[in-house]
Amino acid sequence: MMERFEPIVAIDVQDKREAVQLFDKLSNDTDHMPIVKIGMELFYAFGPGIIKQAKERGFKVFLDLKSHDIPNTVERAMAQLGRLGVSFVTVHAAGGSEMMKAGLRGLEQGAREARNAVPKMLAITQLTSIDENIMHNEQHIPGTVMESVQNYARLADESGLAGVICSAKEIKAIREVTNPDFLCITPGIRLDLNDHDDQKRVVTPIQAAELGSNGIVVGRPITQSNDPVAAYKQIRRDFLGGQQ
Ligand SMILES: O=c1ccn([C@@H]2O[C@H](COP(=O)(O)O)[C@@H](O)[C@H]2O)c(=O)[nH]1
Repeated sequence: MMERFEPIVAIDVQDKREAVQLFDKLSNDTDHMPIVKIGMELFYAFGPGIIKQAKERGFKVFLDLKSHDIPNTVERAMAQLGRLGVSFVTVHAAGGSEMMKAGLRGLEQGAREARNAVPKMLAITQLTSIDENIMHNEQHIPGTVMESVQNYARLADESGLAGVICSAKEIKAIREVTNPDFLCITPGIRLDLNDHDDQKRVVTPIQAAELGSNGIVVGRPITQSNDPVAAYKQIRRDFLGGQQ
């Protein structure tokens, strides 16, 4: 059966107190704990300490730093991340297969040295804030977004990564070219598709489930809601349905 994760809540806030309040609400008031995503905003400000605070409350941590550099640098950076005891890390597939393989080597080495489980490494394909207009006119990549995402997913799979970050709209095309266990983790989730902020390729949690997403990443629809716990519960119900 297809692996499906608890919703991943992007804790994209500037203030440590606000982050910790969200951790507390999401751990105390829910029967099913989400995975929490710590991104550049929180990690650059508060470093590994913020991961510790999440883990102390029992959360699995998705560390989304989207590494993209020369292979040697990414390998050494990933060795550091492997020591943190997180469950997921991210790199940009645009860095190429040599970079992704080096990153994986570093991650495995760091995790082994710290006696941690090896985090799942996921590759960003085309950010969900990119559409064909940006891809053609700014990145100068021809073809469709679907083709570009499919190409990056194939490359990530061939490089040994656990999966990719994509829009749920591209999952069918990705499954045609990747191994059966390859993960498609999908941000760009909105309850109201007319209210999509800077995201370009959006779907609802119900659509993400129907399209075969292994896990949804949701930020503002939860963190900027008047009632983040109620928003989380509805999104979880929509995505996982009867699944426990
Ligand atoms: O292609 C990508 C890759 C990562 N993200 C991240 O997901 C969340 C989405 O936040 P929303 O507030 O729900 O839009 C955010 O942390 C991004 O960094 C993405 O959106 N798209």
